[in-house]
Amino acid sequence: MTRFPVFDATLLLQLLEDWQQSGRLRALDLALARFIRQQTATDDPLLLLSVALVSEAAGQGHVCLDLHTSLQQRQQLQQRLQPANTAQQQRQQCFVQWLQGLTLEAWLSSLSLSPAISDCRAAGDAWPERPLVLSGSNHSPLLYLRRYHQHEQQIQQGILQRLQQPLALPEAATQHLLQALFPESGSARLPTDQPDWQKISCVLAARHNFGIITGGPGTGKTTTVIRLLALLQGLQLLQQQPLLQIRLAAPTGKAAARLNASISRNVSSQPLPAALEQQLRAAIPTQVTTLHRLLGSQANTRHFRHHAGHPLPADLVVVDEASMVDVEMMARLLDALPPTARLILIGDKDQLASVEAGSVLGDLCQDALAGHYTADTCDWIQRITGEAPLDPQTGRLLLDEQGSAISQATGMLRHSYRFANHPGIGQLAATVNRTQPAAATEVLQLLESRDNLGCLRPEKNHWTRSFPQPTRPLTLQQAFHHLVVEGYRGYLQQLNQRPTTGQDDPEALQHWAQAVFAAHARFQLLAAVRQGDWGVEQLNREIRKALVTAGLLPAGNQQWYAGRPVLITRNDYSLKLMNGDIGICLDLCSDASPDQPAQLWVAFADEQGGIRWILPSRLQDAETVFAMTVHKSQGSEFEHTALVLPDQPGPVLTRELLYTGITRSSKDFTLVLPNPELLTGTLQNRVERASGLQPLFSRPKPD
Ligand SMILES: Nc1ncnc2c1ncn2[C@@H]1O[C@H](COP(=O)(O)OP(=O)(O)OP(=O)(O)O)[C@@H](O)[C@H]1O
Repeated sequence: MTRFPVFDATLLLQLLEDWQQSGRLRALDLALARFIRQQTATDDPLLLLSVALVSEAAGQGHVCLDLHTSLQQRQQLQQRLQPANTAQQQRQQCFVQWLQGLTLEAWLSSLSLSPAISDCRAAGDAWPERPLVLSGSNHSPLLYLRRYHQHEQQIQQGILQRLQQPLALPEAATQHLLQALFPESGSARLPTDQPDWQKISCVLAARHNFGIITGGPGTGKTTTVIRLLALLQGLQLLQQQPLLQIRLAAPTGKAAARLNASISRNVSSQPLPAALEQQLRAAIPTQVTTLHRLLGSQANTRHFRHHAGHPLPADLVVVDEASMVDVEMMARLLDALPPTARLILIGDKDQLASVEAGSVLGDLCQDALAGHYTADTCDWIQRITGEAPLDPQTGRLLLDEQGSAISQATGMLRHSYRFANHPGIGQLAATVNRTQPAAATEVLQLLESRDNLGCLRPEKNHWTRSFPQPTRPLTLQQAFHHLVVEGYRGYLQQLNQRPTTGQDDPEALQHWAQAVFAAHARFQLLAAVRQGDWGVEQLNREIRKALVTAGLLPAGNQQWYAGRPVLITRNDYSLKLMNGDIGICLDLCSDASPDQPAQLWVAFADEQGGIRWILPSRLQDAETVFAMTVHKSQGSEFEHTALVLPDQPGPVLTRELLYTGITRSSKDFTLVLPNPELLTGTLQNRVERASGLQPLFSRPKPD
């Protein structure tokens, strides 16, 4: 008796074709399965299914395929296709039966024998180089495309090597510098009964060659980093050592520009030890670059100028908005760092993960909330800072003798200073982000009761207090039009303030463009999805129409027009534009008469706050961005953010998406809910990305 019904590789490939034709599998995934069959002449359907699934998983942001979870969810595979004909139905039945009999052990033993797979669970490092890699444990095996496994290995080695030993900081000098750098410690500026987490996080990151400072919006991540840099440079000065060569970077141009502005502001106002003040102020860099530029991206290749063979000249690299860094970029960064260089990651662990595969910061910060500090770490923190890392709820030490090495170098900031004047946003973000999913009614109640929060839903609109209020009750569609017209009115009116000197006065043009960008940053509409009535594409068309009707944009169907905001969707090295950069099309013609032809240029704000002008015809990968996906908005901040959820359920509706959308706002936030029923599911769904980093960097879990 055969163990499985007759279900061979040919039948499996036909099934994958069925999936692909019905849009349930990418052509790329099917092609890879076919390629592997051709290369290995295999007849094993299990291998080919695994190849298609691991390739599909990578496309969905997973670093690997978690075989145990896939097997637990086998029903989803079995129901993937609604058969359209008898042949499909037979294949499907055969597949269901075959999958029914599959066990994890059988799957593992089949894969471990495959010539396409290196089984690196076997002892020793000398596994053959094959297209796929089997890793993880027997209970929780993980299947990788080889390059993702290599990225994880590089990350693991790069971090663990930096965490091996705590550095021996000179205690008296450190305490002396900390006193000057953290003048508010123990003062009324901190919430009562809470330790100074900024000070604790600062010293934890200073104590190792790798450190993480995580925290929600406005919790003082930038402030803490500046103090950390001042501490480290101060120690160098006090010990008569050369100053550290420090580089600051962020994943996108937008995030780099924001950090640039915030660092420059902060460095000049940061209290510094009097005796070292001048030297220290000069020793903290304020120039922030993108990771691509830092590593020396090269046009049309995945390679960077800096790598292990030609490392980056730096003693310390700080990466802000690290939640946006995918597994490949993190591996490349670690590869390019000299082995002795420090790396500090800054970011909000609760934000959406990177667009590309991986959720590196989230994986590294799994234990951050509960601290998990060993007794040695707790003692050291208390001795150096005079602060105790206490659980805010219980008031007990966040002590754990099993705490992982990374926990000893991770600090989480817990108090937001940003929302002191706009508490609604902080409260809403915290409610959405709670360990227990918040109830939709609680979230709606907050949205509809705070001055700086708003909610538009069928038959009920609550507007944020500072927003122009409609004069009559509006349907959801009308309310949405009111929202976008009033939201975008400010920057579109700024277009009329163009200097009359036109291109003869580049400085005046630059100031004008900066004013347009400043006005543009006051409002941004975000959407959860791209397709559908409430998806980015349809919303962009609709918003343009509404703005034309309101007389704020020129009528017509032309692709380029003054006021068109565009988002760059692919790195363009020749134009020095990065995926995620935002430009605004401006008419530079100084003569406002209608018969003058427009002189359209697209303005981009650079990382230093200057303006670069690019001709529209040179922009190949740019799309209108009146509405932007939440993913693309990461690293940006707007005074008033409005988030539109779709009217249909879908896997993208997660708590992380809602949290990320809310925390893009600095002042006002409005939620647009065409289907309020979806709020409950959105609050309950979590982003789960398979990766091998989680078990490596968390405390051992009891069996
Ligand atoms: N210890 C503190 N005492 C008083 N104000 C503080 C403190 N730390 C930070 N702030 C203020 O809070 C605001 C936010 O700080 P900061 O920009 O450092 O936070 P962040 O976490 O980097 O913010 P973002 O979410 O934008 O990345 C700033 O105005 C800063 O001056």
